[in-house]
Order: sequence, then C-alpha cells, then structure tokens
Amino acid sequence: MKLDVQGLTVTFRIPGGVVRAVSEVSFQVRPGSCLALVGESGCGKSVLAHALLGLLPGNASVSGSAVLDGELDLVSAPPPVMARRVRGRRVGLIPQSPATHLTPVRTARAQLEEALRELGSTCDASSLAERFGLRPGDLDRYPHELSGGMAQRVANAIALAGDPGLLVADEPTSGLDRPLVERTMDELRSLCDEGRAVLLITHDLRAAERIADEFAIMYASRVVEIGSLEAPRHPYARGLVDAQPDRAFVPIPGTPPELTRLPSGCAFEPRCASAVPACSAVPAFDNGVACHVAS
Ligand SMILES: Nc1ncnc2c1ncn2[C@@H]1O[C@H](COP(=O)(O)OP(=O)(O)OP(=O)(O)O)[C@@H](O)[C@H]1O
Ligand code: NI
Repeated sequence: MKLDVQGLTVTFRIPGGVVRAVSEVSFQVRPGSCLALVGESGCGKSVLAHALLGLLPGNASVSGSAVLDGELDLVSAPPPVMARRVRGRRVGLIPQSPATHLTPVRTARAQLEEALRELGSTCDASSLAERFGLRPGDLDRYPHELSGGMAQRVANAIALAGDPGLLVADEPTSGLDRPLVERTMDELRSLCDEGRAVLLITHDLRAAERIADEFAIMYASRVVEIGSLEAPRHPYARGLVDAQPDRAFVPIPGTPPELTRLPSGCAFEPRCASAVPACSAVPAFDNGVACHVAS
C-alpha cells in the first residue's frame, strides 16, 4: 500500500491559544519500504500518526491530504469509514506505550479475540500470537502480568490482526532492552518485505537505521529533511546524529520552541550555529531539505 501525504497540518484549540502540532508536512511511503520519522519529544510525531488514523480529539483541525493507494484520503474520509473500513484493515497502529493502551481488566487473549471479531477475521488468536513470538499461555495473562516486551508483542498482533497494508508504529521499542529492540525491528522489516508500507516513529536512530529506507526529520511541527542519515544536510539533522551515544554524543544546545509560540521564520534558527539573516523567513522544503543554508 502506498501513502502520499501532502501539506498535512494539524492545530489544536486550547484555552487562550492554538497549538500548531503538524505544519505543512509532505512525504511518501512506498509499498515494501520503511520511512522513519524522527525528532525530539513534543515535535508532533504522534499527532501526525493519529491524524493518519482519524484518531484526533475534538479540539483538532486538520488540513492537507494523506492519500492511500491514490484513492482514499485519510484526512477527509468520514469517521464511520475510518472506523469500519480503514483502521485495523488498511492502516494499523502500533500505539506508543502499548502496556497502557491495553485494558487492564481483560486478558491479552480477550483483547486480541475482540480485535479479530471486530474485523470479521477467522484467524485464530493463538496462531497470530505465535507469529509474534508469544506462547499460547502468554495470552491468558492480564496486562499487568506481561513484561514490556510481551505487551509490545500483543500490541503488534492486535495491530496486524486485520492484515493492514500500511503500518504506523509509534515508538514500538520504547522501554525494551537492546536484544528485544533488535528483534522488534527485524519483525517490522519482515512485515515491510512482505509488501507493507511502514511508517516508523522513533527516538532511537540506531534501531531505525537497522530497517529504515529513508528518514524524515521533524522539528517543531515541520519535516525539515527527508533522506538518508549518512550525510545529513539540515543543521538540526546533523545535530541529532551528533547527539547519538555512538557518535560525538554532543547534545544540541538549547530547547525547541513552544508550539503555541512558533517563531515566524525557521523554527531552528535560535539554536542554529549556521543561521544567516535569511533564516528569519520559513525556508521552503526543496529537494529534500527545508533550510536556507543547507548544502
Ligand atoms: N489534544 C491536544 N490538545 C492540545 N495540544 C495537544 C493535544 N495533543 C497533543 N498536543 C500537543 O501537540 C504537541 C505534539 O505532541 P506529540 O505527542 O505529537 O509529540 P511527539 O513528537 O510524539 O513526542 P514524544 O516523542 O514525546 O512522543 C505537544 O506539544 C502536545 O502537547
Ligand atoms: Ni509521541
């Protein structure tokens, strides 16, 4: 399944103001490929994921488009269409912190079986769970009896119960130890290799490098670069790479702006060592990067 996002913008009305969580974001995810969306906490990644699934709260306004296979716009599709025909069937979400997403009072099996029933799937919960590395007995546990890794596997099985062609994985490895991170990434890669499109949201560049075909770097609601991380061009993308423990391990000085008070120019300008006067205007996204000084 192919996803084509164009000019996606999400704002929230809050008392006394507006939060601009996603601004004019455009990207594509092709079948059989994985795009990793990375950026600091609070830059708008999960809001973008929820916009693709029609899961935004009532105080949100969305514009732009997110077209699946050239025919279904996830932004303008009516809520009943999203609920009955899209979520779980065409687009699957692996939620951020799956443990808290599961209902505490019901076993993993009951929740997986409910997902299968809602999808009208004849697939058996135990065999689906086994595919994701769970033993049948694991399914009879309640969420608090599951380790982080097991809860993750249950969430993966639920997200894939309806065999969606597009998978949105929001921090699927947070809280997992390194071997489990690598296993989860390898599982996502094989889902991709079977022809699915995967949008992977993560803080973990090292894990993402294992499976991503391309990276989209998000800063303060905008995607500022799309490409490989081998030779990042945007100063923020370079800073993000240099902040990694296995690289220079130097954090980017300063903090991101508040999304209620975004600067009128490039949002990274106040933290950017390469800034020039032109940066007081928002740079256009051109040829893979949105920066006045990027080479
Ligand atoms: N319902 C809402 N009303 C108002 N603001 C919201 C709402 N939901 C999210 N936000 C704001 O949108 C911004 C982006 O949040 P989001 O959860 O997308 O960040 P993120 O990039 O996923 O961060 P993290 O890496 O920590 O998960 C935050 O400033 C958040 O407070
Ligand atoms: Ni998030």
